[in-house]
Amino acid sequence: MIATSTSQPTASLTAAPEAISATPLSAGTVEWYRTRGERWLREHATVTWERPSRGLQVFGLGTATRRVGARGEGLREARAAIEELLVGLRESPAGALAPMAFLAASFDPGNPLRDPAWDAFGGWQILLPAITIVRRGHQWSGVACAGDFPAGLIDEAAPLEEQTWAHLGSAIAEAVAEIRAGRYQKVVLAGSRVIPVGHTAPADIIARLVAAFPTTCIFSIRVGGWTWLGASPEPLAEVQHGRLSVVSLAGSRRRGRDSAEDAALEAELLASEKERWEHRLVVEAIRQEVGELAGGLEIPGEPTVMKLANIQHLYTPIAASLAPGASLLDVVGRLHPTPAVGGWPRDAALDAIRRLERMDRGWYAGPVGWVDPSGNGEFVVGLRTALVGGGRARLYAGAGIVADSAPAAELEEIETKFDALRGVIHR
Ligand SMILES: C=C(O[C@H]1C=CC=C(C(=O)O)[C@@H]1O)C(=O)O
Repeated sequence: MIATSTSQPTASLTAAPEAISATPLSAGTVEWYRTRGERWLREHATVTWERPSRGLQVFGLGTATRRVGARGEGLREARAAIEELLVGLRESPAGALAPMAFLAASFDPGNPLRDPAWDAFGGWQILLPAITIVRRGHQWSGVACAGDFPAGLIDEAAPLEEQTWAHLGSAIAEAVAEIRAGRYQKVVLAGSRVIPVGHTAPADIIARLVAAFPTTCIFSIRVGGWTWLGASPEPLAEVQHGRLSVVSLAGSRRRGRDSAEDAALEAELLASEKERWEHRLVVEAIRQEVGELAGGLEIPGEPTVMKLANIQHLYTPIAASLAPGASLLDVVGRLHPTPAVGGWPRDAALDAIRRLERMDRGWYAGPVGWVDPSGNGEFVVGLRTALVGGGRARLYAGAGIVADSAPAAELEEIETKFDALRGVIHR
């Protein structure tokens, strides 16, 4: 059961930031960090961000600035704080690594339920590492940031409680009835499970996620003795030199036990009207929200299939040119939560999640990513994640519910999604 938090919520900090200087690291210093090795870097990092299929690894060490938002705050407040931070962050000299400011925020700051397990993380955080080491292919570079920006107070989180999800099947059935009665069209309902992690360190879980899910974005954020980590298959928005990429990912089948069964499941996924509808709602929401911030939207007419080790999803990549004056954070602010994690229409779906799910998602399904002072950056949806601490991990996963959903099949799909983390923790 969810307990009410007894510890003081961490307050948003309001002091004006000082300018932060970013200094490229010398080749010798970068080499020193490189030779520590991946395991050491993951173990010592406060934040990691890895895209194995792009040959990208980012290790943020130490903290130049960390701002923590109160529970009950979310992306809106985090945006204001990161924009303020970026103003004070001078751009790096041409060719040098730009400092990357990381941001993660809760899924739904309006949900009155408060799970104490998320207290240490707050409603949102912004993190500028003291030292950032980046590998792109064979090239390593680094940047150091020093500033005088007050750090947030971080409470220790409460131990992870078992959460009951026995009600999830009936919640799904209720959602189906509400959808059939015309109250909304889609809602994503999620559950969580706590499993022991034994002596497996977060750095080892990250390494296993990198090996098992190389096409995803593997990230981690450490707060005290707690690590939130995951392997998200779902990019939320990315901007590189004014070019915007967004993805619709919704509609799922497990992977087959052999190639014939896998192909049959893929064909079933592509042919399913129910899965296509679940997916189309996400594409249409993106068209609507992003259309005002970007021009020349390129949206393929048909979804393809993204295959991960344990599951396959309907997938539509969308590209556009960011309108002058619009930013990545504008796009993230408009898109979150997409119907892939919330539902449609958005407000009715959020209301249904609060009523039926009866869980504090914390940062699960929230936006997580980074921006640099020139406006480049990327955000993913905080999916296939776990909160790890005190020898246990709480895993989160959900499924899109539409009029034709069968509760048993949706519960099975959620179990398959838990397998992403469960599989690498208990191998
Ligand atoms: C909500 C989750 O997945 C979303 C992303 C892909 C497919 C989904 C689905 O088919 O329901 C979900 O929309 C989760 O992983 O917890």
